Parts: sequence; structure tokens; C-alpha cells
Amino acid sequence: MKTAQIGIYGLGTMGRALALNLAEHGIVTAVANRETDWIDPFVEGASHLGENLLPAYDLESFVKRLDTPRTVLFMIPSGPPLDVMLDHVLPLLDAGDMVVDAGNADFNETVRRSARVQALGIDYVGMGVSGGARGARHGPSMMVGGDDHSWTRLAPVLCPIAARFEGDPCVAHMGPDGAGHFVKTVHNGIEYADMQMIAEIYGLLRDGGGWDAPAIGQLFRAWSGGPLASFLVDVTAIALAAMDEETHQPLVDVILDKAGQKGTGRWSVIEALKLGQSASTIEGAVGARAWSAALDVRRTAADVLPGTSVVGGLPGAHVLERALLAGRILSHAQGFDILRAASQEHAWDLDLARIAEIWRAGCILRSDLLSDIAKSLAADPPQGQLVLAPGMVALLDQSVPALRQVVGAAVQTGLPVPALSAALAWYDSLRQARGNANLIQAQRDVFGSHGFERIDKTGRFNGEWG
Ligand SMILES: NC(=O)C1=CN([C@@H]2O[C@H](COP(=O)(O)OP(=O)(O)OC[C@H]3O[C@@H](n4cnc5c(N)ncnc54)[C@H](OP(=O)(O)O)[C@@H]3O)[C@@H](O)[C@H]2O)C=CC1
Ligand SMILES: O=C(CO)[C@H](O)[C@H](O)COP(=O)(O)O
Repeated sequence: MKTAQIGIYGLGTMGRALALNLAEHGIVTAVANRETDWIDPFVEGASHLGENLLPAYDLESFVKRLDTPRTVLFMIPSGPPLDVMLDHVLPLLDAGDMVVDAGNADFNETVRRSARVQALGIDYVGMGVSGGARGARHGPSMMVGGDDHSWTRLAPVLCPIAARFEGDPCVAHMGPDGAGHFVKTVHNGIEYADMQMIAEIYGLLRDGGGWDAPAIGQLFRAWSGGPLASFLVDVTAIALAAMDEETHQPLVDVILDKAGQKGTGRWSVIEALKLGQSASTIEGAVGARAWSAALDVRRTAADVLPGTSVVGGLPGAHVLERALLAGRILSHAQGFDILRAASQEHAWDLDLARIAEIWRAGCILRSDLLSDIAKSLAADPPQGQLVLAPGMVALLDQSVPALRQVVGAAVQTGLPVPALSAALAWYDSLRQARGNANLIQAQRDVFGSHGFERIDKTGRFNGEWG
């Protein structure tokens, strides 16, 4: 019986695409799914690639179709579904086999699952995959967590199917147990912030400038050839250009303004806070999605709360473009700061420059800016801070004035820009050699005798507050 180098369980959007990518690279892949009716049509629809796909209709036969030591890759929702699948599959595996969770998972859960599986002598890999269905099919960016020997075993399967940036495969070993899923989580956090800032610019043009969707789409199309060149700007141009066949309106105009979220943005913020870090741009984006979902409250508030007065005009398109660039740099900097802090906390030794490098192709975050970020991180920026890298300082110098102008105009006009304004507030906080936290310390000492440090001598002091 023909056997497979790897097995994919979960033939949804991502699993199907990843299986076809593997098959196309000559990697014989066993495929299985909870709902077995999907399996045959999938393999038959794969035409000649079907030769490298071995269908299995239950877990026992799926596992039997794998070369030993076996590699079982799950592409299903994280959380209880994965735990239940582990309950079923682990008794069928032997020591030396490997389980890969390629879905988006909370890294804390990955650490827990890793301990459970490894106690059986079975390797566990938590792997982030970015690029959506198209990326998974034609070359995703992959962030692998797990032991060194798991990476050594997986690399020959993953390198051929990964996206390539100037020939370099966009896949790398991040570190042990939860490191891969942590990096993917922060990747998604930056993705949330970038999408939100783009949406804020769209909102300003629509509600402050009276632009229609196709015109805004054309602007984003033009921006995709400049410093904002990126997958997400391209996606935005595509989304804004599409027409609804039923109403003949721009499709975005008939889509409810209520954004979904599956958890990775929220996890980024939670982990950042646990690490004592600020992920304010990501938090702005997560919060904006949450407020968007409170549709009834917003509709009531729109009638009840005193309104928006339009003062002044909207800055020009070039200013908006620069403002978005500044916001993008600052949200990436916050994301890399979370990664730096997590690397220290968990002793992962994350290679931040390599992370930026493997995000340059295949993944949702791919952009021209990431090449500059990768170079800046490789050159060891002052105090590890991306914003202090000379290349980034120069870009911020050119773009922050525009961010200030845009945030100012939005505030005056009463249009919300939670992520852009958070980016600016963070930038201005960083610039303050002497900030205002001296008063916070004084307040803490007045009510709680928490003590403070002084600028003129070392030690810890309490005030005589009266
Ligand atoms: N879509 C995307 O752009 C990306 C998604 N991901 C992650 O990839 C994973 C899969 O996502 P995606 O392919 O989009 O999801 P889909 O909804 O398209 O597919 C989900 C798959 O999981 C299976 N499944 C669902 N619930 C269970 C369960 N309780 N037990 C066993 N199998 C189950 C489904 O089987 P059935 O057909 O029987 O319902 C199906 O095969 C998720 O973790 C997601 O976060 C990661 C990167 C990008
Ligand atoms: O991982 C992804 C992209 O990188 C997935 O598309 C994910 O679903 C995006 O998160 P959300 O659904 O919360 O917007």
C-alpha cells in the first residue's frame, strides 16, 4: 500500500490548500476530515495532484497510511476541537511520531498540549501559518515552534512549500513549544492594527471627505505602488473596487459594519499586558472590532450623543498616505517589542530580524516596509527598539508630521481613529525624556505610601504629604 510522508487532518479552507501545495511539490499526503463527504470530491477535484493525495475516511486508516515515524498535521480550529482530536489520535501513535498543530492557537494552550503529547514520547509542534488560502496553496509564511529535532524533521517538508523572498524560504524555527504560535499571534495582532488603520483612513475619506468607495479604492491602488506597498493595501483596493451584483452598489457599502474576530488580536493584547508592554495600536484595533459589534448601542448613541462638528478640512491624499506609513511603522514596532519581551520572559532567543525576513513574502503582513524592518533589526537597533533604528527614525521623521495632522483633523471632525491616535500617543510618550509619571508616583505615595525614586539621589523615598 502506498504510504504518505505527512497526513493533514482538516480539509477546510486552509487544510485543502496546504494539502494541494504539498502534493504539487511531490510530497505524498494523506488527507482526512471530520465530515467524510468532502474527501472524495476534494481528491477528485485535485486532478493530477490527486495522485499524491491519499484519502482516508477514519482516523485509524489515516494513521496507517503514514510513513513511520508518522507526522500528523491538524488544520482545524484550536481549543476544544483540537483537544478532542488529540484524545482520539494519540492512542494510535507511537513514541517518535509527531503531531503538528498548524491552526491559530493560544500559545499557553500549545505549551500545555506540548507537555501532554511529549510525555508520551511524541513530538509536538505548534506552527503558525500565514497567507490565507492563497498563501497556503502557493506558498505561505510559516513560524515553527518545537524542539530542534522536530524542526530538523519538518524542514525538508516545509521549505519546498513555503513562499520565497528572493529565493529565501519564508519558514523558520522560532523556538521551543509555544514560540511558533506566539509569533503567529503577534503577527495577527500587527495585522489587526494595520487593517484598522487602513479602515480609519477609509472612514476619514468617506465620512470626512465624501469620497465614494471606488474613488477610495483607486487611491489605495495608487498607494500600492509607493511606500505603503503591501498585501493589505492591495486587498483594500480589491475590496473597495468590487460591485454588488444585486444592488449594483459598491459591495463594501452593503456590508454590515460589524467586524468578527477569532482571538489572535485579543491574545496579543493580553500577552502584551502580561509582559508589562504596551500594544496600544493593537488594542485600538481589537477594541474597534468589539465596538463595531455593539451595533444596537451605536445606533442608539448616534441619535442620542451630541454630535460631530466638522471643523476644517481633511488633509490631502499624500498626507493620509504618510500618516498611514507612520502608523504602520509604529504598530510593527509595538509588535516586535512584544516579541522581544516574550523572548526574554520565556528564554526563547527569538531572532527578530529572521521573523521580519520570513514575513516578507507569503504572509498577510508582507510589505515593502518589512524589508526595511528586517534590515533595521539585523543591525541591532539601540536598546533593541525598532523605532530607534536609524532607518526607522528617518522614515518617522518624514511621516509623523502627517500622522499628527491626520489625527488632529480626525479629532476636530469627531471621526474615530483609535489605532492611528494610539500610535501617535505612543510615539509622543517615547519622545518624552521627562514624562508625567512623577505625578503618578506622587499620587501613589500620597494614598498608599508606595514610595518613589528621586532625580537627585538614589534610593527609595516617601513624601511628607500633609
Ligand atoms: N482562514 C485563514 O485565513 C487562516 C486560518 N488559520 C487557522 O487554520 C485553522 C483552520 O481554519 P480554516 O481552514 O480557515 O477553517 P474552515 O472553517 O475552513 O475549516 C475548518 C476545518 O476544521 C474541521 N473541524 C471543525 N471543527 C472540528 C472538530 N470539532 N473536530 C474535528 N474537525 C473539526 C472542519 O471539518 P468539517 O469539514 O467536518 O466541518 C474543517 O475541516 C484554524 O485554526 C484557523 O485559525 C490560520 C491561518 C489563516
Ligand atoms: O490567521 C489569519 C490570518 O493571518 C486568519 O485569517 C485569522 O482568521 C484572522 O483573524 P480574525 O479571524 O480574528 O480576523
